[in-house]
Amino acid sequence: MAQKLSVDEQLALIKENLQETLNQEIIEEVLKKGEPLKIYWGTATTGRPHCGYFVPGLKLAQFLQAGCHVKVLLADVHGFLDNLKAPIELVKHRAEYYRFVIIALLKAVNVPVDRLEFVLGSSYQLTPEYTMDLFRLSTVVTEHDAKKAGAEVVKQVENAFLSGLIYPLMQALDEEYLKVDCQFGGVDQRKIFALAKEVLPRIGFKERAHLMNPMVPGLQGGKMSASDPDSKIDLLDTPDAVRKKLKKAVCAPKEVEGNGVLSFIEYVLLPASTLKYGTPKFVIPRRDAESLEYTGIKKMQEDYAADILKPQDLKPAVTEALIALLEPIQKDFEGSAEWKDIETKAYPPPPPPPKKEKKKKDKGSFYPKKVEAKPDGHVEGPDKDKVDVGTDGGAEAIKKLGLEDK
Ligand SMILES: N[C@@H](Cc1ccc(O)cc1)C(=O)O
Repeated sequence: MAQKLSVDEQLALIKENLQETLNQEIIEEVLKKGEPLKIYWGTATTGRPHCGYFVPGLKLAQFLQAGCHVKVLLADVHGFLDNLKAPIELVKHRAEYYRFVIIALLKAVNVPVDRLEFVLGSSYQLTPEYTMDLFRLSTVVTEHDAKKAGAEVVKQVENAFLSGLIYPLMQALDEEYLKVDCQFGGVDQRKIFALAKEVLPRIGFKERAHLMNPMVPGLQGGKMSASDPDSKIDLLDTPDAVRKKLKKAVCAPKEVEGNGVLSFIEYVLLPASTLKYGTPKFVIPRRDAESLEYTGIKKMQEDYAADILKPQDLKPAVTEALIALLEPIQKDFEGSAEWKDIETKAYPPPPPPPKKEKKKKDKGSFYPKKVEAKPDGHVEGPDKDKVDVGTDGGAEAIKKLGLEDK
């Protein structure tokens, strides 16, 4: 950092674009002491990280800029608990893949990644101490509360598995084990954050602050889902694939609310521009008029609502900005044999579908195939009354039965 920021400046950076903060006084206390705020963000390592990851990524960048000490928890055990039946080895490979992706993604927006600390969940969550603390926590949290806490995060199935109840308890305990002042996540984590705040003191640990970013609509409209390849843009998607997917993006004229394309500018492209050039700036070339230049989302939303800024100009501008954002990530991937190797281990291609045995066509023969005539011509089996006459039209059988015309 070139010059030390004031407490207010730090707080403003930390809270920019966030929806909600719990226990802000904890944050202020630390900052006032002139200490770096210790903060972590956890991600369960399951599906491939997609462009939606730029949103928390940009927040991590701002935390670093505000002088925070930032940890990223690659929550492989949580991935295991929530991905019923995925083997832990696979989930660990995915954690390794996530590490490559997150580093490349942050580098792409000029974040000093050497100041980030990555922690693998299984590196401490399987120790006897952690296990005993988890057991202790399980004696002070009811099934009802654990279930409620995970409702928006843990896969909801009828007849819930115990893993879904353990998950929020572990996420609460992580705050203690990662020795942080604050946990950051999407507002979908709110119920787990509230549980952590309430139950950690019950086993003698202190409560933390919580920072939440809003759920940003996906670029293609609707919720981004890591398991549906068409619902999100993969960080390794080629420019052509990005163009194709963005063409399909929902971007209704004049509609600002829930517009994923505008949200991407607000939560990713503008903060990224601030990080890179010191000021937020986004230029939109237009087909039939002069380019529009914006330095903030407000004016952009107003122009969009007034149909001054139109989808047919907005979409291509965002598409090209996104392709440019992805380029350095993809270059890093191309240049790293290690990353490529871990990608195949983390997301092995699905086995080819079993070959269907070609059914032999039944030519509709009158005579059943499996029934054979005995030497005397009589037939045993399900179809006793039929005689296999072979291919000679029955001559052989007739002969055997002594029925030939004399
Ligand atoms: N619940 C987070 C992952 C997570 C796991 C453990 C934590 O300690 C923190 C976060 C998610 O939905 O991805």
